[in-house]
Amino acid sequence: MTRLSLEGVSVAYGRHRVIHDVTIPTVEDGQLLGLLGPNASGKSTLLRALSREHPATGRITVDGRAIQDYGHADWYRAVAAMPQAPPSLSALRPVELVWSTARTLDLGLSDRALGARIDGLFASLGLEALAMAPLATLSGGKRQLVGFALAMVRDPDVLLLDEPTSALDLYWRLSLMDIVRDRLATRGGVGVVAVHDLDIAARYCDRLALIHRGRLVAAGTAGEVLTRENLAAVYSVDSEITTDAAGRPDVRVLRVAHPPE
Ligand SMILES: Nc1ncnc2c1ncn2[C@@H]1O[C@H](COP(=O)(O)OP(=O)(O)OP(=O)(O)O)[C@@H](O)[C@H]1O
Repeated sequence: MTRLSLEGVSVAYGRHRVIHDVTIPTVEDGQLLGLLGPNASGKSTLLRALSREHPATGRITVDGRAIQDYGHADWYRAVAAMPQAPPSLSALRPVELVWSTARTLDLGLSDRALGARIDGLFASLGLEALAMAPLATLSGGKRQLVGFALAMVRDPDVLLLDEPTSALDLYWRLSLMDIVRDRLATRGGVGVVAVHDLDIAARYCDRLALIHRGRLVAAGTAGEVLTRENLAAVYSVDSEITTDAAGRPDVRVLRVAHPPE
């Protein structure tokens, strides 16, 4: 059982503080937390703090243990992050990149087990035919799927995804989120995903945290966070919110009120 909690977290780049004292209710095993907020609100920065890529103050714990107390090997076995940028153009082929990443991290798998895991991932992401194509020849969306495979191959307890569907078509956007949800439901662990798409957020995330200028505006269920007032305050839009058949909020933006400050 994995749990993730953040209490009083602040993050700065040099002297410029961009995350201010953020506390988010504990993300319980099997749950996916969505980070929402305008451009430059601090979603990627918070994910970098969660992945230990950038230092933070306050307290971030995985299973009750402060993240800085994890040893290097334990940490990289427990947590995998998919950054916003897809793997950069390289002479490697997708399958080589995923193999070499997995081997570098020493996941404790035999070649056979690792091969089966990679084959399964590539099949679920529709990448089999591209597995041996030079990465540089792949489309942006396909490279984003390879980036997702790089995080998933580690089978982490904590999966951190920074706008994982931004380059994907409708089919793969939903399929990738289905894979994340299914995995959390069957294997357990927790996920945190930065998203701009409110429909994806409402449909797939168990909890949402809305961030504006580095501060938490609201955290809770989609119904609690996606309110007309919150969307007006954060995104400067007038919206109409109804509830769909599954009880989730359905946001229809009526107009942009004024440019976000
Ligand atoms: N490496 C860095 N050095 C200095 N400032 C940074 C760095 N990375 C991000 N920032 C600043 O931190 C703030 C938050 O940026 P961040 O990328 O976390 O926002 P975001 O919510 O992920 O945005 P977007 O939705 O546009 O991806 C911005 O003001 C940004 O300019």
